[in-house]
Amino acid sequence: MFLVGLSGGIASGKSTVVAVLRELGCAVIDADVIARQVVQPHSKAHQQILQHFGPEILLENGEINREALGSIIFSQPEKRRLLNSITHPEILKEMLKQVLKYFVLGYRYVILDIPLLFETRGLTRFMKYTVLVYCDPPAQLARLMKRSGLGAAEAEARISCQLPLEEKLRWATHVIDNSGDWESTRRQVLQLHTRLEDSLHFLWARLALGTAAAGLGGLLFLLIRHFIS
Ligand SMILES: CC(C)(COP(=O)(O)OP(=O)(O)OC[C@H]1O[C@@H](n2cnc3c(N)ncnc32)[C@H](O)[C@@H]1O)[C@@H](O)C(=O)NCCC(=O)NCCS
Ligand SMILES: Nc1ncnc2c1ncn2[C@@H]1O[C@H](COP(=O)(O)OP(=O)(O)OP(=O)(O)O)[C@@H](O)[C@H]1O
Repeated sequence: MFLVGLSGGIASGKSTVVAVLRELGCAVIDADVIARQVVQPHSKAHQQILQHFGPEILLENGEINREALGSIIFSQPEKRRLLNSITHPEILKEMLKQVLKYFVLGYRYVILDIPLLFETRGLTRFMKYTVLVYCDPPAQLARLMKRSGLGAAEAEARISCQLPLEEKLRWATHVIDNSGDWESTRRQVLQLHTRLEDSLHFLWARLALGTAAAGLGGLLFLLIRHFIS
């Protein structure tokens, strides 16, 4: 089994790409979804957030007020680091559990959608491939403002909390350019899927070749021993 890391920038189109991959039957683990699960009331992360950010960070029903927490952490780097240090270990643990689940279910590869994959460089070494969902900066800004109802200044501030997409381009093994229309993105995702499936066949072919070579070597060894003795 191998892991594929999928990342991008805020509003660059990761969920859009993941929706197509899921449609094609791929196993995908979404770190943003897990980030929401691990801060549910009574969880360890929820208690720590309450302790460090105060009761004003909660909604009336006891859940985290994500909008309020977002306003704080996207404008204060030290608070962002604090939130990351609370949530990231919990997110990683849950991701690992889900990888094991997919392994047991027999999936040959799992796609991990991790927004901060390239910022957390240590993680990339566990990935056979890394896919960057790229989007040109003006389109990214416009889509973020529209999707999240933010003004230009606030949207730019959120984008600058992450490594620039241009830099992430240097690290990715595969790139999907989502600057254009949905159809163009869909075509690229289909190509990526074909490549992942092909690489699976390649792995099987290598395994079969390796087994055959070992068998032949053994036979040769027995023959030589037979003629020498
Ligand atoms: C700040 C929070 C409450 C905002 O919640 P909200 O529902 O508005 O946004 P959502 O979770 O859908 O995130 C949207 C995008 O914001 C960006 N983002 C989220 N957290 C961070 C962060 N700590 N640093 C930089 N970018 C981030 C990512 O691109 C993400 O895809 C939430 O994002 C959060 O708890 N973040 C900390 C956990 C984290 O790092 N999540 C990212 C996945 S590892
Ligand atoms: N090719 C496209 N053309 C037009 N709009 C798009 C395109 N791709 C995505 N969008 C829109 O841009 C917004 C961001 O896309 P999406 O949610 O897929 O990004 P994301 O990377 O998952 O975002 P985040 O990390 O912030 O959650 C959404 O409102 C989506 O509908």
